[in-house]
Amino acid sequence: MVVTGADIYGIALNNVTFAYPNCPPFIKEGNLKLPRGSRCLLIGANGTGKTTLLQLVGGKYMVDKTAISVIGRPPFHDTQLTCSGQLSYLGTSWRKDVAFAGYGVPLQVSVDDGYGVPLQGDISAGKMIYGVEGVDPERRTKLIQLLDIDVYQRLNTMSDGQRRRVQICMGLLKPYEVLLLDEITVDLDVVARMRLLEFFKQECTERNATILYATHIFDGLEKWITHIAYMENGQLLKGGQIEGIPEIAEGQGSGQKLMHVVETWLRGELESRHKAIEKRKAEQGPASADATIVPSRTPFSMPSKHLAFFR
Ligand SMILES: Nc1ncnc2c1ncn2[C@@H]1O[C@H](COP(=O)(O)OP(=O)(O)OP(=O)(O)O)[C@@H](O)[C@H]1O
Repeated sequence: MVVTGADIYGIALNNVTFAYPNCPPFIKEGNLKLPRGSRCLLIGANGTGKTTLLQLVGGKYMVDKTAISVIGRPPFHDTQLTCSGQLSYLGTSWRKDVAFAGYGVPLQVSVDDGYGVPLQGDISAGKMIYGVEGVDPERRTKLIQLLDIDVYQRLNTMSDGQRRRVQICMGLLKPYEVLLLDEITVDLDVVARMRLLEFFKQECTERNATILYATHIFDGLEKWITHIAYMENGQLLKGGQIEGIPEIAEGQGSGQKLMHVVETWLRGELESRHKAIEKRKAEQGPASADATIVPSRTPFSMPSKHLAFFR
């Protein structure tokens, strides 16, 4: 069959299986098809694999060439996808987001790798943003205004939310075709969040961009999403187009429906997880049985000048 541009999905997962080094397979038989222009909410309990899945789609880890396709191309093998900005990943880790797209950004700036300090170099927001080459000036101005960024302010004087706005701006400068979002709106105030969601919606309807968005905050998303994907323990268990999920579709517009449905799914998972723990307890005995006793260390073992904080 000849595959034409129109047949290519924004994101397609085809039986994706993935294991972290020295661990058993975690992502199992992941299947998902998101047509271009769709906005998919990726949900699931903490630790269920949302970030892992987004990173796989973002090309961070190697999987079989045919397992994941982003606009018809394998994200790990086709590095042009990210270098060109066609695939953009915005998560809590700065290093990947900024270095990722091959942006000409001064990387002597301290960037967060998910474990270190967040972006906070002595450099202005404008220098970072205008340092990115090959950007449409109109798009850049629009984003700076949308995110209300003071381009003269230095990053090391910014609040978390202000720095987050700069990060988001950087990630959106190039007109991506697929955008992966991992909880990026947590630090934003409600107005900034709503404006951003509206911008994303426009990008999908006008440019046919595809968005996969992992979040625990559902506020304002009821009418925003076109698809939903629910993960449980590394597996994509439920989801699809919203119209095909009556319990959500019927309530679209009523505000709380999405939240209620997701809560029901999560509670169901919680119950089965508790049962599994009880089963393991019965088989292996209480967890305390093989606990290693660690000598206690209190905060008060620190130098006395810091003790004042604890009094
Ligand atoms: N580098 C790694 N090596 C081994 N296991 C990992 C690694 N990174 C994550 N994990 C494990 O993979 C599982 C899924 O983590 P992940 O961050 O994808 O979950 P999540 O659904 O995004 O969680 P949350 O909602 O809390 O952000 C967790 O059990 C985590 O401990």
